[in-house]
Amino acid sequence: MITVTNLSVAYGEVLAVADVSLRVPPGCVLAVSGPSGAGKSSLLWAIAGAVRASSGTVEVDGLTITDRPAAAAHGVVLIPQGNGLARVLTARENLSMPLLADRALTAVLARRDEDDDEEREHTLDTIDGTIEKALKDVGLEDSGDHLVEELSGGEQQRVAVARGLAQQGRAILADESTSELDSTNRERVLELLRREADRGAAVIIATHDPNVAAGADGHATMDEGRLSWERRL
Ligand SMILES: Nc1ncnc2c1ncn2[C@@H]1O[C@H](COP(=O)(O)OP(=O)(O)OP(=O)(O)O)[C@@H](O)[C@H]1O
Repeated sequence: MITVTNLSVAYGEVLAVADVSLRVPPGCVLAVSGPSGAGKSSLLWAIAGAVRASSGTVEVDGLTITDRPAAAAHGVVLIPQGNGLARVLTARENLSMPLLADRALTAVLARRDEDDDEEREHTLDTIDGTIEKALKDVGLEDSGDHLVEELSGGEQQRVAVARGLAQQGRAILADESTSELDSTNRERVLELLRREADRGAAVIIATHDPNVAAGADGHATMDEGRLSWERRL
């Protein structure tokens, strides 16, 4: 469950998110639309712990979100606008980074220097399998070894979605993740985000696309930081 309570986000004088409250239960998809600069990305970033709230709170399944590392470790996945991929790494390497970071953090928290060889092999095999499946899900199973900068804009967007899927989060925040896709791939990505919800994740999609909003369980719009409901969850 994503619970946002009276959240405001300010950048100096600019109030990007103004006293927003919402709840997204597990299994549900919320679409947030609104004009450019309305505050959609800032809302998602605050839920992901990537920008600090100036007031109000964000909670995801019992954890109050205060910073990005803790949110990421708790399974709050952000698929950022503009993809956020490392261009000089391959698609596969981009998918592996958050999974390896999560594994390393888990080991540190457990105060474990290293797994034994067998356990390490098993974990790495599991990560490899997860990555291959996510690439296949977005139709890029043959592009894993391509540098991101060699891929088209739409392919890069699908790599970013695959990276989000591979993390199997409890909250998925997809920021304009279909904006560069043709209709077939847009449908494919929407189905995958729906599958994440069916698995038990709470999903929020920021979008300019009315078709995406229509397919969500609930639809809110933002304007000058304020949120209003077109269709409640
Ligand atoms: N890092 C920042 N520093 C200063 N102002 C910012 C920053 N990020 C966003 N803003 C401002 O906050 C407001 C909300 O921006 P935000 O990116 O959240 O809107 P948006 O609805 O996602 O827009 P778009 O649809 O164009 O992506 C805008 O006025 C923007 O200029």
